[in-house]
Amino acid sequence: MSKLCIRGGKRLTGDVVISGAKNAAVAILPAALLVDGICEIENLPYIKDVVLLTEAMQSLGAITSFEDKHTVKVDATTVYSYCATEESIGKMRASYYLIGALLGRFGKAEVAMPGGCNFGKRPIDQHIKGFEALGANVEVRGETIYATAEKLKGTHIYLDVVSVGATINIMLAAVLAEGTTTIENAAKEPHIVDVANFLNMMGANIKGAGTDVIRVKGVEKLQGGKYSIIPDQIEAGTYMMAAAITGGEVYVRNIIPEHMESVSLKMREMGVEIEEGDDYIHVSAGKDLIATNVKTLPHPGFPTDLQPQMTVLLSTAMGRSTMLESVFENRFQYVDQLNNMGTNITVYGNKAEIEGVSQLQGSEVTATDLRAGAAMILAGLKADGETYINEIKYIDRGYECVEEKMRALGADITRI
Ligand SMILES: CC(=O)N[C@H]1[C@@H](OP(=O)(O)OP(=O)(O)OC[C@H]2O[C@@H](n3ccc(=O)[nH]c3=O)[C@H](O)[C@@H]2O)O[C@H](CO)[C@@H](O)[C@@H]1O
Ligand SMILES: C=C(OP(=O)(O)O)C(=O)O
Repeated sequence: MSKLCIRGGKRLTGDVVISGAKNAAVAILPAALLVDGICEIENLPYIKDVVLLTEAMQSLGAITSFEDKHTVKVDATTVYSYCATEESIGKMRASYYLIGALLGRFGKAEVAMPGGCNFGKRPIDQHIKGFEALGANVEVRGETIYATAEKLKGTHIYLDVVSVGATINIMLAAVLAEGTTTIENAAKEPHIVDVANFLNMMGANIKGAGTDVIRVKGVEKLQGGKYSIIPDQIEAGTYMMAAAITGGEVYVRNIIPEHMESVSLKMREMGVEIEEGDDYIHVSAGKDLIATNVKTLPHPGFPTDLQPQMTVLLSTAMGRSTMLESVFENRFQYVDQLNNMGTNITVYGNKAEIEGVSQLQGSEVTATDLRAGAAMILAGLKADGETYINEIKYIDRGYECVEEKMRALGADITRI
């Protein structure tokens, strides 16, 4: 079993190039199953979730050929199966997009219940509500979701919770449906817009993505084309915080600075200098960090996927900070591991109170999920001595070449 070994205390400096967005890639790949032609998808992040998903698409009959590790051609004309029930696909969250895509394409889908990071209950009732409103019959038996529809018909859907997955899944099922589908209280994350742009490029008619009302006018068919995925907002935020926690100075490149607005504002409040360019952010942190309060929210609020990393950063700011997790019911499972490294975090339900400490100590910790693993890397970079992180399979789900990128900035980090 591999682990990461970090010898802390190095100040990060230099440039880091951000990969394509995980949460856009894992939706755009299944979306390509709706296309009667070949899609060339560029700026794909080379991460475990993408590898798993392309394997699942191959087993459905799609031909996926990698031009290089960031560019794939997906030929979905050869897809013959609507069953994706393997255990491996059920381990990832984004497997739920296979339901919307296969239902849209064949009027039928059998897909393993989605897994993903464990933050307590992660229901898919809003996805099911959307498919049913479009005319599908959906049943969950054991660990499999079965969806069938004679014909999908456009409709009006109000989401009871703002859900990234349900918004995208309903868009996928609606693009080839008859008539217009309106999704109200839709999620507004940059990856929602990216998936809509991808589908529109292939001939769909989606308006309003990025606002809370999305209208999808069904079209008869989609054709192939070329598309480049947006940069990963969460990977970018992680490196911004890595620079700050080490008192470093880093150019975070190949990003869309507007996507980082909530993160940049909070880091500025903490006394970090943030300068934005067209496609980069320069982070400079030399002074003591200032405590502040953060609440996670759907976009454009502070992203929950940066909550653990921000909690570590706040742990090194003088004074008392709070972190309120308002998206997931249980996303503080990593805190005991961090407290073993010297942080002083107390969790009350979905709120963490963070007393700043002046130093962290290296320790052996275990990643409890993807972003918790990233938070442990940040803690290790700051800590005195050696930190060993176990269960790095979670980190590999969503960070491309994390140790190479960190090493290029001067971190002492190795995979052993
Ligand atoms: C693959 C992917 O893109 N994962 C992201 C996606 O997850 P995911 O799509 O699972 O997250 P959602 O936006 O759907 O979840 C938001 C909240 O709504 C609840 N909910 C969701 C659906 C539903 O049918 N019923 C329901 O109650 C969830 O339990 C959660 O409390 O968005 C999250 C919020 O930005 C991110 O943390 C994940 O990285
Ligand atoms: C929660 C995450 O991923 P997933 O929804 O795929 O588990 C994440 O990317 O932080």
